[in-house]
Amino acid sequence: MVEVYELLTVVVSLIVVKLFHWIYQWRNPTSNGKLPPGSMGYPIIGETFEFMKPHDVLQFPTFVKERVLRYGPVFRTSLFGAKAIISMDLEMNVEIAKANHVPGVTKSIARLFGKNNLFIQSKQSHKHVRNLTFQLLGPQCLKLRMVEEVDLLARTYMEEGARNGCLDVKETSSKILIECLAKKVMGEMEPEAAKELALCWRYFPRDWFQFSWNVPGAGVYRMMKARKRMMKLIKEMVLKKRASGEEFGEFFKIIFGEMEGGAEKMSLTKQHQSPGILAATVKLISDHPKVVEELNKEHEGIVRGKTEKEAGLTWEDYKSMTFTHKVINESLRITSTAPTVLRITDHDFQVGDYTIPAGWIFMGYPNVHFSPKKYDDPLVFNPWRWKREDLSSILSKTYIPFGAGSRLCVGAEFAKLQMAIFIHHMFRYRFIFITY
Ligand code: HEM
Repeated sequence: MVEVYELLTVVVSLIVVKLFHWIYQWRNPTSNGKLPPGSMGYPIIGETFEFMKPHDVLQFPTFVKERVLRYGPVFRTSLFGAKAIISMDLEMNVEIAKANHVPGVTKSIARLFGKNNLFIQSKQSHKHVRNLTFQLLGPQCLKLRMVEEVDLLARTYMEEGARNGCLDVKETSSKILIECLAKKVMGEMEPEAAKELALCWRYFPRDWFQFSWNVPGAGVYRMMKARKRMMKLIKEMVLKKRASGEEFGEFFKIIFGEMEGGAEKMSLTKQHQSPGILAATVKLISDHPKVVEELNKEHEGIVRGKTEKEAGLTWEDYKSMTFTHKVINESLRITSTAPTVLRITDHDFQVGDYTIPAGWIFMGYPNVHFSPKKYDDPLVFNPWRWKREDLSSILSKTYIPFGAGSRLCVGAEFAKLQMAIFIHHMFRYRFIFITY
């Protein structure tokens, strides 16, 4: 009996020692060089709950601001079970963006977009799929086809909203995005199927970081269900179209055929930022009467310039929206309060004094957007600060809302086009903005 008791004591002591050792290692991670300062928080959950505390969308999270004051512009932490480096340092962000290839998504997000997703896979296939995607979203295609399609969708939804007396900006933007892209791939769709696809889209992540727990009630569980439903819908549409000999969209072959992998590999709709940014832009506009006045002038001018009152927008109209482009640039600058460079470092990476170990998530915030040295009164929404020559750029030394390097957003031009056309149609009506 005494022996059993002694054995039990030894086993429990060993477990306790192992546990303490593990906690010690968790709190004091090592690297082949010097790690940035910071705290890893509690085991597994790290500092996730502090990170997730609500904050003003037009400001960096309080969590980040507090730690920058405590540790400086680069610090380490642990979020959603992953070890992470947070950086407010533009040079470091750009260096990592250029040198590191693997996108910084937690397991849940990687799983959500499918393990075969070509945006997450090898460097070679990623490059290939990026080139193909540019055929769909690059300026040439926007000019030839997308202006007309986005214009028609925005016009239709805006008219519907006007008839109902209200319009949900985020939802409408999601619908336009998904319908437009899905149509390019699938060809004409039944309105019900299009509606259902847009509904599934609502469950997709607003943030890149989530816990990977796929249990009922968790966000990931709802996303996985929506993804399954979406894939089922797409597969059903493919089968139906094949059976009836109906035309697919012009990009069906590119997305499905070339990759010989079927629906699992479709990944164009990885990004989910534009609806939120469009809603924030509408709010910023409506809070600034002088901006409203200037936009009114610009869009009235475009409508007045048309010989036929209901004629659609053209690429030339879009390009002529100088002030609208300034508003969009300024809105993207001021709403960039989430990381825009997200990577998992694929090798130990030396930047300045620090070594970022392989496998850590790197989150680069665009602090430069709020630097008084680069922008006068950076917290003020001032579209007039943009010069005509800045307007077509989606990346510069002081402007990185769409990221940088090998993962620079492929939908940037499309997102800007969608925002401009939405704003144009909004100004055909009188409106008030209500937040709820
Ligand atoms: C205002 C709206 C948008 C913003 C602010 C935005 C921003 C970003 C950012 C910050 C990245 C990551 C870049 C990096 O880590 O260096 C990204 C990547 C990406 N975005 Fe966007 N995005 C927007 C709209 C869109 C749209 C509408 C689409 C698709 C139609 C899209 C498709 C993508 C894709 C596929 C990637 C991954 C590119 C790759 O891994 O090579 N984005 N976006």
